[in-house]
Amino acid sequence: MENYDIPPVQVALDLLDLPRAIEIAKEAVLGGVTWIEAGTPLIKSEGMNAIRKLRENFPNLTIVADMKTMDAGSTEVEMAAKAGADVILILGVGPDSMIKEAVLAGKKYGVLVGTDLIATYDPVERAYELEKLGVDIINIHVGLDQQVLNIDPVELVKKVSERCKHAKIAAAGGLNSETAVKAYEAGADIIIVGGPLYKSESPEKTARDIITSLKTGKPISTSKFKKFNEKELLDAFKIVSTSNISDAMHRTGEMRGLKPVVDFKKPLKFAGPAVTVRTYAGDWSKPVSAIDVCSAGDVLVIDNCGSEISCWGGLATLSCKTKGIVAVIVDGAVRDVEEILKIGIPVFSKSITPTAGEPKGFGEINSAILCAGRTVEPGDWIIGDENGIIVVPKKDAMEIANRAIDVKEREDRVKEEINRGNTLGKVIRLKDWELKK
Ligand SMILES: O=C([C@H](O)CO)[C@H](O)[C@H](O)COP(=O)(O)O
Repeated sequence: MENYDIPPVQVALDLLDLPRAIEIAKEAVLGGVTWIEAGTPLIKSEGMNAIRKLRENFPNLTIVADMKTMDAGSTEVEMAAKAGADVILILGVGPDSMIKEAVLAGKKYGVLVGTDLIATYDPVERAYELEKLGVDIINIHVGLDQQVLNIDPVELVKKVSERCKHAKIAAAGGLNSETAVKAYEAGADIIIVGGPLYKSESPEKTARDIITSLKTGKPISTSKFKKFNEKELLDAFKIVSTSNISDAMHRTGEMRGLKPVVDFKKPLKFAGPAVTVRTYAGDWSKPVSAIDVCSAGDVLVIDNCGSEISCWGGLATLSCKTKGIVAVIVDGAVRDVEEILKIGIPVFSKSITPTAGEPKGFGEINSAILCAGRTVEPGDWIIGDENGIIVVPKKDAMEIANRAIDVKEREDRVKEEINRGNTLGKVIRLKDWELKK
């Protein structure tokens, strides 16, 4: 293994397909990465062959096997060591008897054993215990399913590096050219980067940026590979399409059966928290009153029981412009299409009719409603574009936004590979990953 004046950067290849992983690793190596990790998904997909092939392709670099071992410590360390790994990562949350066996096997086969602190109850104390059990590396790891909740590892890196004096400290989870240097300053000896490298259109450039940031001590700002917090939801939802969000929500969330009253010559994209209205066939009183309850940036969502009598029209849409409302969704009918198109606020409805109802005043504003097949609570996020409309529950909005961005970033890399002369079926090895039952 090499000597460094900055911590080694380890590319975590969390992909399913070995040829793609090797290609991405080669590009990352051109940018200065020196540790190559067979990520757990790659190991589960390709087995120990992933490690053998990485060793073959990168004979002089450090090969890491992220085994996430929980049991059979000695056997799993032996397997990975014999396949060519220099460093084997196991789970720190596992039993001490497993850790001891893994450490002994590591010494026997001349490899380093690292423990991942993911899901440990008291990570700082467990790190100290693991160090006493003889592990070589402690990995402070915020996993992929934790990062979407906007957790980052830096604070914990600091605490663990103060507590542990012998083991090397690795940091993983959401590190990029902006944050890697913070992890280094907090005490990390090894910087692990997955997504920002394997999702990059240019892993070489991304790796170079990360390494430059470590060398200069200055973060390099990036618009990609970031996680968004509760206050940044609008920015986050504007980056992604409703298709990305649908994938992130496992195909739930879509409103069904609505037709847009929009000018398709202009790009269509809106996102905002819902103000909800429930009323009855053609009764337009509560929908119109709700306009005054809205703040700028809101989306007005109206449950008119799928009525074919209009509860919405041009004057109401114009009032939305005054208030800064970004879209109106009606489970019912609307009218004055020409005016709506001229005003330019997207309106979606089940049907269009010239016939309006009466302002009777039945219903409620800002209660839970059912609209186009989806329950909508006040404050839920409504996102719309040319593909349709998605409802994201308020309580899950940050997680879904971050997951949708991950979907988009993965697609960006696939797009890059197609643009290099490939096809989708080949890039994602479609035949292998069809459902087999
Ligand atoms: O170890 C990882 C995860 O458990 C999947 O195997 C990741 O490599 C690690 O979280 C780093 O990922 P990024 O946040 O994408 O850099």
